[in-house]
Amino acid sequence: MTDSIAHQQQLYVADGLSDEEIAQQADLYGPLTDSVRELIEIALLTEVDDPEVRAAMEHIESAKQLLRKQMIPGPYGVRWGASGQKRAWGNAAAGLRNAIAPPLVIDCDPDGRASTDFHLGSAYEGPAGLTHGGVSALVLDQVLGAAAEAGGAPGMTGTLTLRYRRPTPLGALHAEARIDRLEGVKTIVVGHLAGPDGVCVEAEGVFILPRWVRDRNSATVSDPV
Ligand SMILES: CCCCC/C=C\C/C=C\C/C=C\C/C=C\CCCC(=O)SCCNC(=O)CCNC(=O)[C@H](O)C(C)(C)COP(=O)(O)OP(=O)(O)OC[C@H]1O[C@@H](n2cnc3c(N)ncnc32)[C@H](O)[C@@H]1OP(=O)(O)O
Repeated sequence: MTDSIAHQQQLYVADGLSDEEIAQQADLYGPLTDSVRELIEIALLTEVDDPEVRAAMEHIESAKQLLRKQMIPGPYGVRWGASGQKRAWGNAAAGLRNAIAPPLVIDCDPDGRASTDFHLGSAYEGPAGLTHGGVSALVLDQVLGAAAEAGGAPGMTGTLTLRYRRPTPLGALHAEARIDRLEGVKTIVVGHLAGPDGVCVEAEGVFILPRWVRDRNSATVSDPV
């Protein structure tokens, strides 16, 4: 096994937290993340002058010092609590603790569907006033991956194919995906990202459970008890 695979495995952790403990953490760190997300937008758009900018930077520096006192070594990884509740709180698209994430709150259906209504502010701009194409890819990767997982056929993204049909505005958006078919170890998922005027980006993704997970799963099934 390579070091890289061993490192990935260590970041999938069953930490046994109760649902109550998870809710407490979400109540504590969720608003912190929201506040930092707001700060990103304000820092991008503010037009205050030198003294206010310097004063604000001092406040931010104090906040950084407070928060830095106790930290996980990072990255956050993916964790499961005692009831099986999954926390991918560091996820760049949907992580509850990641201020870079829009964040996406994705509704999943066990028949292999996923959808989300979300909002992209000024921090996600690419072309003037429009969503950055890489951000659209981020969103679609996540929503297509969630559909694969919801349908019981999860995987890492092997290939993601996008067609940008019309410019994607900033603001209120919708994305959805469904499993199209299974081909051996590959899950093929299709979906799109839409704005108020209709579909902006179409996507097809091939999701593959990595070989190390497949090997582990088949070993578990065939191991003598
Ligand atoms: C407690 C443990 C839990 C473990 C969970 C593990 C994984 C996570 C699983 C699910 C995640 C759930 C939700 C995800 C949510 C959001 C989505 C975000 C997704 C991402 O942000 S993810 C980051 C970007 N992603 C990568 O960083 C991938 C890097 N890459 C690799 O990790 C490998 O490359 C991999 C795994 C892709 C394949 O590796 P492998 O060794 O399993 O592949 P192998 O050779 O066995 O091929 C088997 C069959 O796939 C075909 N095939 C191979 N590669 C292909 C490709 N690229 N495209 C199309 N088809 C491909 C072959 O042609 C063959 O096809 P055929 O069977 O028809 O011959």
